[in-house]
Amino acid sequence: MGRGGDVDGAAGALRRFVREAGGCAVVDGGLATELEAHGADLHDELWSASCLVSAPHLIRKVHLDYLDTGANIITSASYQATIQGFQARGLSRERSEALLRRSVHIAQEARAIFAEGWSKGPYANHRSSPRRPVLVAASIGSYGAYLADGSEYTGDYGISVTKETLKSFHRRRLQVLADAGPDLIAFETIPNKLEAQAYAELLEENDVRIPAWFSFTSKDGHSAASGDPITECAAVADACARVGAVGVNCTAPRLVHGLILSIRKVTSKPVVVYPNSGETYVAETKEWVESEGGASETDFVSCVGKWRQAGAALVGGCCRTSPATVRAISWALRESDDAVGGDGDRDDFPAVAVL
Ligand code: MET
Ligand SMILES: [Zn+2]
Repeated sequence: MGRGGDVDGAAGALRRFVREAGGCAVVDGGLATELEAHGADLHDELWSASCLVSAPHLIRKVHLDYLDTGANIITSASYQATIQGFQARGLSRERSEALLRRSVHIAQEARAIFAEGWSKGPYANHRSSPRRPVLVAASIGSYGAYLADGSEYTGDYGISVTKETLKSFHRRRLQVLADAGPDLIAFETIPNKLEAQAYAELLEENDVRIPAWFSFTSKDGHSAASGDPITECAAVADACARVGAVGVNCTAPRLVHGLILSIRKVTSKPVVVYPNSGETYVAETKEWVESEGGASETDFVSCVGKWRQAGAALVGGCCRTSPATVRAISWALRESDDAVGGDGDRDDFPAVAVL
């Protein structure tokens, strides 16, 4: 995996990684949520990306907290970091691109610190932790995330936004992040098929050789947020050899099981799921509010075994989840693997190259 990897083998590379991780890989939890929990004020159009300027040490700490609690994949703080967004704040193009690169380097630094055993969290002394494979994913939030109007949860970009608009918006950002040397590119919170098509074309045109995943948002369990059937969205990911995994994030936990089953109808690529807490985001106030019938974090973790059995290969959390959620997911996966006679105890897994 990583730079220069075999393009046709993106799904194969992810599958191998999942195997090395013990049959199901643990994705980290909400980054922005945890930055806020440490006192960062994210009531800002740049959201978590504002910390790249003001508090890189905090980002590194949050990555370490997720590594300490069992994450195999940590996601960079670039979700809402865009050249256009930084420039609107008066930053130069060079500085904006340096901040994008910094997001990946902070995550890589955290991984190196974790590997050296500097981190003294609850997982640090676990005998499997030095051998735990860890990948750094560069996050690319959707166009809606840049708009900061909540449209990543509606998919409604208006008729003036075409595939070409989306491609030119994301092109340079994707290249800068890919050149920073992450192991994966995580296209997150994709609300419609159009943006998935734009990403797939960009990966080809820019000859990006780092495996990607496409992760959609859904509000109804059948479609992406825009109403495009999730099967059609996942089929776009399936058709792109550079995409190694496909799934959903920042979606209510109660919808995830059905979405996994639908996605698996159209692809045999690994399925990634990292739902939010089930609360709803209100763009006007930039706050999360309780949804009717929303699941609590406890319910969420109790679903992990079911998601695994439905075919999820990478499981984590998104907004309003924490290192405690990731620790619980990690243990729940271990138990469910034992229960279904999966790949067994992670402690028995061979050493891998990443750490
Ligand atoms: N990786 C991003 C984060 O956790 C995803 C946000 S979804 C709105 O901050
Ligand atoms: Zn989220």
